[in-house]
Amino acid sequence: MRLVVTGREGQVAASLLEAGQGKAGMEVVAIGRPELDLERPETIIDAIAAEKPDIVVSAAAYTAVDQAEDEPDLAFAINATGAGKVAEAAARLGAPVIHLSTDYVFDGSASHAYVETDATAPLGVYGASKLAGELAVAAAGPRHLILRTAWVYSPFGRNFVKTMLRLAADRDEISVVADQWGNPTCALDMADAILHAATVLHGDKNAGAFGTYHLAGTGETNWSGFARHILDTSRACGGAWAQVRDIASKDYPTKARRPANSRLSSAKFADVFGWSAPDWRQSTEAVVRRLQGGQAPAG
Ligand SMILES: NC(=O)C1=CN([C@@H]2O[C@H](COP(=O)(O)OP(=O)(O)OC[C@H]3O[C@@H](n4cnc5c(N)ncnc54)[C@H](OP(=O)(O)O)[C@@H]3O)[C@@H](O)[C@H]2O)C=CC1
Ligand SMILES: Cc1cn([C@H]2C[C@H](O)[C@@H](COP(=O)(O)OP(=O)(O)O[C@H]3O[C@@H](C)C(=O)[C@@H](O)[C@H]3O)O2)c(=O)[nH]c1=O
Ligand SMILES: [Mg+2]
Repeated sequence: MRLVVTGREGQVAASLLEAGQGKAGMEVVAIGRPELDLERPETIIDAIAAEKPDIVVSAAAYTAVDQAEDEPDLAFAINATGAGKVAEAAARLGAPVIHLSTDYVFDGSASHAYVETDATAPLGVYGASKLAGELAVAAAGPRHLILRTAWVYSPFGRNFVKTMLRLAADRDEISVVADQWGNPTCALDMADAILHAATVLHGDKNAGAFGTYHLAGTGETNWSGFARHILDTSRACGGAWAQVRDIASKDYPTKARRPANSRLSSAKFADVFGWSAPDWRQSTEAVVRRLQGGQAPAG
């Protein structure tokens, strides 16, 4: 099966390229700028058709949450119009599309872990543009899987794990918000889930499985708890460490508001696809160790 993923160096694309290498019968190809430029919709159909996908994974996106507040037109062009065109390209080629979306489509006011039928109400431009992207993907054809994930980290690209390790290298203390709750998700686990889902969907063996799903790391924490686990693991491997100080969101002003609770229930995906993510702590430890050159934690 030939899987074509958008975005070459993105966390999920890079993870899919790596995961695909070890899988017999699975070929993963990544496409990106300049051939495929989501800002230039006229590039999209040809760039995807040229790669002859059996399945398309739509992972490229505008992901700068604060910057999006200043560039709403660009965020919508990429995350809504561009995503819709990617799905249209897949539909024209008769290939299903697996499109990635975000927990930031929710406002965080619920007291439970969000399920797929909960009402969306994004707090910022990024979340609104991703929600518009979901609608555009769904409008392009029925053979889509929309996977809402959250708090993605990996050895690749930019992410919170790398930021904490970098800050710890030259600070004794890092202040981190403790009043936003969610599910840290390893992009390598997402890649595993996506390859699994692609196999389940291939050849329309399970056409009833198309639709929208939440898919995130197992277990929940807040950003401060996530930071503490990253740095404690780092210290155990002989790497940098800093004290993490709990603060409130109001003491960490940002352009975009973030949801206080964007925990996702991944139960529907587990039921339908028979796959669930490892505990976030376990995957975090693996990524921190890998970023530090693979040392085992000091005993
Ligand atoms: N990161 C996170 O915490 C979360 C991400 N998601 C969603 O998951 C998906 C994957 O995220 P992640 O891998 O972290 O993303 P990254 O930010 O790591 O990568 C985004 C990718 O999109 C590409 N891209 C950006 N603009 C364009 C464009 N105009 N044309 C073509 N490619 C473009 C980038 O290309 P280049 O390398 O050239 O810059 C990059 O490869 C996204 O849809 C995101 O919204 C959902 C929840 C959490
Ligand atoms: C660097 C830093 C961040 N923070 C806060 C800011 C924010 O509330 C939280 C996380 O910071 P980030 O900038 O990594 O978060 P953010 O960019 O909001 O991450 C989001 O990205 C998009 C793409 C998604 O789809 C979401 O699921 C989510 O992962 O931690 C601190 O409190 N202290 C710090 O030193
Ligand atoms: Mg960020």
